[in-house]
Amino acid sequence: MSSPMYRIGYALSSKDGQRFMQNSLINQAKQRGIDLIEIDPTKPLAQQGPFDCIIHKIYGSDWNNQVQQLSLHHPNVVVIDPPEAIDHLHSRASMLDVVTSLKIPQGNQTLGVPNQRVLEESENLVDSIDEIGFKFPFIAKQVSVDGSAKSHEMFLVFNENGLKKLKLKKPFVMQEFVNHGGVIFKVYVVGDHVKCVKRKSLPDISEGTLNSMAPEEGLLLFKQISNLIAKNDSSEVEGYISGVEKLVEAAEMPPSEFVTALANGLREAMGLRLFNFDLIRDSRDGNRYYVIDINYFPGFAKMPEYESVFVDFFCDVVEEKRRNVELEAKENQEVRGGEIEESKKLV
Ligand SMILES: Nc1ncnc2c1ncn2[C@@H]1O[C@H](COP(=O)(O)OP(=O)(O)OP(=O)(O)O)[C@@H](O)[C@H]1O
Ligand SMILES: O=P(O)(O)O[C@H]1[C@H](O)[C@H](O)[C@H](OP(=O)(O)O)[C@@H](OP(=O)(O)O)[C@@H]1O
Ligand SMILES: [Mg+2]
Ligand SMILES: [Mg+2]
Repeated sequence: MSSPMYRIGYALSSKDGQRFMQNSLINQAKQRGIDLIEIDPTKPLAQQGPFDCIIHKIYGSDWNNQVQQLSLHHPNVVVIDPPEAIDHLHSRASMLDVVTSLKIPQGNQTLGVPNQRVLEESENLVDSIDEIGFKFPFIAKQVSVDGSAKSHEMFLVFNENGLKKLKLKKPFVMQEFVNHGGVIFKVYVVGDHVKCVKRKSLPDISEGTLNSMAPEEGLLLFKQISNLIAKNDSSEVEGYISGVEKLVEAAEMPPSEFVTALANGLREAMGLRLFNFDLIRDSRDGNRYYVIDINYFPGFAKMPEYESVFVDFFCDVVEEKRRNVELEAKENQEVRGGEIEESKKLV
């Protein structure tokens, strides 16, 4: 007799669904008794299912409400992850707060986040730059993380001329640029599984570069450097980060105990099981690390062996659920047993 098929629903945008729901994943899951079932986020969630568990990455309060209603009426459906926990990552103003409050066992490594300030708009920034006390260069990132290409567009501001050219009307984060050797460490977290990979990043910016920069070069628009595909990204940015590949290849990975402790700390503190974070190493101090970005449900399909990682994760989730249901039944039985004993005494 074949083992029970567990039903795991997934609600993803068409872009994310095409990238993540590959046949390799669907087939490997089926072999382990897991049925991956597409949820249509445009239709009432309550009318779809039943599910043992759902995974999801849909932006917006309507979807969040539907998931919260599902949890209320079907507490046995495991929701990965609770919308209210995911929402913390939808604002760069608060995204990194969790890092500063982490207590992780550190060897020689120290951990921080870059100095940053949230600003409503970029008007008259030149006058207040001294008061803000930031030193150039810095990166201007829009506060809202909403899955749009626009939310990944950001500006490297090299000098006051660049600041004058910065025209941002919506709230943005001004984050100090930390020289980090042109490499970021992207750490994928899937439940208890942690996988660190190296990716291209912005090259270091020396004082000499800053001082010799022509005024018209004060501002650089870029996006998703770590995902840069040379053939279809701006030649200016490609030109700016050319040669970084060698740095990526040569870069030493951070200590795996440190990365794992940091990943576990973030998973517990955020109450999230599907995310990645960008870790950079200070060029001036090889033991000083910064978390600069945390993404909910990122491009997991790029992670090596993502199929087996996710199938193991799904099996862990349904096994955990099975154990909880068993435990609850046992507890209910004991309560009923106790009540029967009590009623006998009354006879
Ligand atoms: N404070 C910083 N110091 C140095 N480099 C930075 C800093 N912040 C961002 N960067 C560079 O800019 C890139 C994009 O920044 P960030 O990761 O915040 O943007 P994102 O659009 O959220 O990226 P992702 O595709 O990872 O979601 C980083 O990968 C890194 O190369
Ligand atoms: O919903 P968004 O656009 O935020 O999701 C992005 C995510 O922010 C990261 O940019 C992912 O890249 P990695 O961190 O390198 O995995 C993107 O993955 P992709 O493979 O789809 O480009 C997410 O879309
Ligand atoms: Mg990033
Ligand atoms: Mg991001």
